[in-house]
Amino acid sequence: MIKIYAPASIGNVSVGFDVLGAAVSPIDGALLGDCVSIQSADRFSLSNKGRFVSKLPAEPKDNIVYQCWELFCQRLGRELPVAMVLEKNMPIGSGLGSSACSVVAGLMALNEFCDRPFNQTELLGMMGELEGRISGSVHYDNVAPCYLGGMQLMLEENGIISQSVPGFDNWYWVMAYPGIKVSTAEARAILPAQYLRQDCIRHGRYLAGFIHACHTQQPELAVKLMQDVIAEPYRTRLLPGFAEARKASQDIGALACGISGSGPTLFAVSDRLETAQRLADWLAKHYVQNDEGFVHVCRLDTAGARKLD
Ligand SMILES: Nc1ncnc2c1ncn2[C@@H]1O[C@H](COP(=O)(O)OP(=O)(O)OP(=O)(O)O)[C@@H](O)[C@H]1O
Ligand SMILES: N[C@@H](CCO)C(=O)O
Repeated sequence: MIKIYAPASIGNVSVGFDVLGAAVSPIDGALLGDCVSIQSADRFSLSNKGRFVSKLPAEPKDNIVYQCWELFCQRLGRELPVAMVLEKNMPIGSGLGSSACSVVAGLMALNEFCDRPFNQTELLGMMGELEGRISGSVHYDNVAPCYLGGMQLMLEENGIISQSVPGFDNWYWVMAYPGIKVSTAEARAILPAQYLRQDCIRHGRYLAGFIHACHTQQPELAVKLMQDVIAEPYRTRLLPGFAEARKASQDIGALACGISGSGPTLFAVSDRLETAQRLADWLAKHYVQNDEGFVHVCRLDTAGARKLD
């Protein structure tokens, strides 16, 4: 049997709408992500378990892991008789790249099971296609970091989908999921169709500057540039308590704070464990709304999706 774990990810990282993403893992060793196991069988089956199993679509064929199997078989040119099990540990509509976790774990499990008939780029292309079915348009900023690890910049040119960007090794990423759902498709639909020229210029400066700051390892510059003029100003109204939590995070000493993906998860960055812990405590008390919510102090997950023993 092969079992694949695929980690949570932060789409956009504030500054790179649809083109920048980061994989994260809790520092306490908890597995914040989905797992898919696969073994040979007489015929195809998919079963589901895990904390958020009840939130999966009622129709089995609507489960994105079923669609992973279907697409993989289509591309392979034959039907694979395998038994797959999805461990749905990630809340759906959380901003933590929940569907990406399932897609990445599902496709990687299939590819490993078949001794890797598809290379990394081909597999990532399939991951983007499936993610696009869910949110309405192809964007790789969750699947790429989830699959490849670290911080990933989408290039989509010259046969390259994504390349990694160096992060800051001493940064903690505090992830606070309030326990409510925000649909990615809806959070995309409320964005303007057109932007002012001044916002386009600021967006270009922030993203280019942030990538430059990462490559030249200038953390103070990087945090100043982690600003979102594309989505956050419009999405804040979908996120109860976000503005207050952002302000409190800044007061506590966060270097940066933003919406993870399309929300409602909030991320806050600190280079000190003690501050990260204080941020986590405040967010657990004030941003989390119910028993399904949680807060984790994380680091960048540089390994990405991987086999578990
Ligand atoms: N295995 C799966 N995991 C997650 N969502 C799934 C899965 N299979 C099907 N879906 C459907 O995909 C949609 C996912 O919604 P959405 O993109 O808003 O969530 P998400 O992937 O958690 O978002 P985000 O990327 O912000 O974390 C839901 O309609 C859900 O029912
Ligand atoms: N870039 C996507 C990420 C969704 O998780 C968005 O913000 O809509």
